[in-house]
Amino acid sequence: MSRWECIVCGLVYDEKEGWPDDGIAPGTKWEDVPEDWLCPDCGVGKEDFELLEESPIEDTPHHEEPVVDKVHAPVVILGTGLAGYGLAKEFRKHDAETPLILITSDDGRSYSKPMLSTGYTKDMSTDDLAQMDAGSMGRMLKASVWTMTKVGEIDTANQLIKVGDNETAVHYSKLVLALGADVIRPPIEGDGLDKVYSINDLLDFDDFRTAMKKNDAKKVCLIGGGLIGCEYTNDLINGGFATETVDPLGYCLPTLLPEPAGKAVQAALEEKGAKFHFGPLVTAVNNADSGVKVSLNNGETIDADLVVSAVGVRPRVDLAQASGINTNRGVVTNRLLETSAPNVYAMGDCAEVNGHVLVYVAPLMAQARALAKTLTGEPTEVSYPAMPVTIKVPACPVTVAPPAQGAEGEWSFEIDGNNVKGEFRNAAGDLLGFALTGDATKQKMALQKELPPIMP
Ligand SMILES: Cc1cc2nc3c(=O)[nH]c(=O)nc-3n(C[C@H](O)[C@H](O)[C@H](O)COP(=O)(O)OP(=O)(O)OC[C@H]3O[C@@H](n4cnc5c(N)ncnc54)[C@H](O)[C@@H]3O)c2cc1C
Repeated sequence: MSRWECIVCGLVYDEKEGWPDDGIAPGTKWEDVPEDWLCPDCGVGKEDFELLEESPIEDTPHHEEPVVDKVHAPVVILGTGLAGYGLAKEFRKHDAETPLILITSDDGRSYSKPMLSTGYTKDMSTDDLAQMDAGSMGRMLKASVWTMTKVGEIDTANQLIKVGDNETAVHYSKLVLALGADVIRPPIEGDGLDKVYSINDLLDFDDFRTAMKKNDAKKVCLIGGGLIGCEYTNDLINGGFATETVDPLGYCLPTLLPEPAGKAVQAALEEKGAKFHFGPLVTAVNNADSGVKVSLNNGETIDADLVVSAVGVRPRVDLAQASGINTNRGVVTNRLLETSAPNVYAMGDCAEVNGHVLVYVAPLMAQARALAKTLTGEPTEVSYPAMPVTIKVPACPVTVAPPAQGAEGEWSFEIDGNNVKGEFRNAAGDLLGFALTGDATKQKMALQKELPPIMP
């Protein structure tokens, strides 16, 4: 099976999927697609499609010749997540020519990270989730994408980075750190730690899915009942697995939701069969005759086949720190996304922008649009409107716009079963945040209009 790409708009025809909307059945070979078929997106004919080689996923580093001419040095983006690729797409809208290099320590496939926690619900494999490989992304972006390549050092004075073995040096005119966030690993003991998975990227997802099959897993213990933990709990239940979720706080999504809303999510998931242990910490994971035994600090144990750890993420700041760039909770930037080093910028999950660390998609897209302009000669500060977060718990949909830290006000609630409308208002009656579950999520648009921007 091969894939063909429209050279005008980038739409991909995949023989495996066909184009059922136009009556072309899955499995239809390209040569059997009617000659008068037109690109559904831009209307060009078959002759404007090119064979897209399915370049194999690279498992060895590949480097190109170092660029040594600093005057004509490329723009370099570190990271090919939604932030790195998102910025590259925006950049190309303003500048089609400047050489662009993207460097990533993974295989460079483009994918939507939020979809990782919907894999069972939507019956999607790793390959289904991967939208394009690094080669196709490079062609689309007119960029060079270096995969499986770790950047070890940034020499900010000479504007160069050292990659891989630290012997390849690349000059940059502008450098963007879009390095994402690392999962936090809770301190857990035991001989079963190789059965504890964190699913924070496509490769993690693939490892986890492989382990689920290999272990013929029926039951998963989740550490963490926050956004990621609850999404995976619901997804595993939808996949037909049993779950037990442990969180030291008192209810679902405790750091994002006020109690009545969190309890509604908990009740809805319990109705679907999820089990929760609120209060204790996981202290050990040990191998058992079959699967693992998970020990809690209240003396209880949980039997499971595998464990998913979902206790949160921390911006990746190591590279910036080691290179003398200011870091705090994230890589510190101003609203132009400039770091403390000249011509070095940061965005996405790794960045702390004007004091805000927001590890969500909407902020990074706002950053990508602003930074693309800045990099192409129109300095543009990033602004954040109100950006409610939708949490993918189909058992009880959730939309939340948490009030800013330290905001003064009070929550009030309308509760009807698992449908909760929570509003956080100040003494003057201004809406500063909201939490909606179940049917109440339909009121998101109306409430969002009332919210103040996060960063005007
Ligand atoms: C399961 C899950 C569900 C989510 N759901 C939602 C949701 O519903 N809504 C929402 O808004 N957000 C959601 N998020 C958060 C959202 O997905 C992230 O905010 C976003 O994807 C971060 O993108 P990023 O590009 O900053 O980081 P990443 O996607 O992590 O990309 C980081 C890149 O940097 C590279 N890299 C790291 N270190 C190096 C190095 N030293 N050298 C070279 N390259 C390096 C990595 O290989 C990678 O390419 C979810 C996250 C998860 C895990």
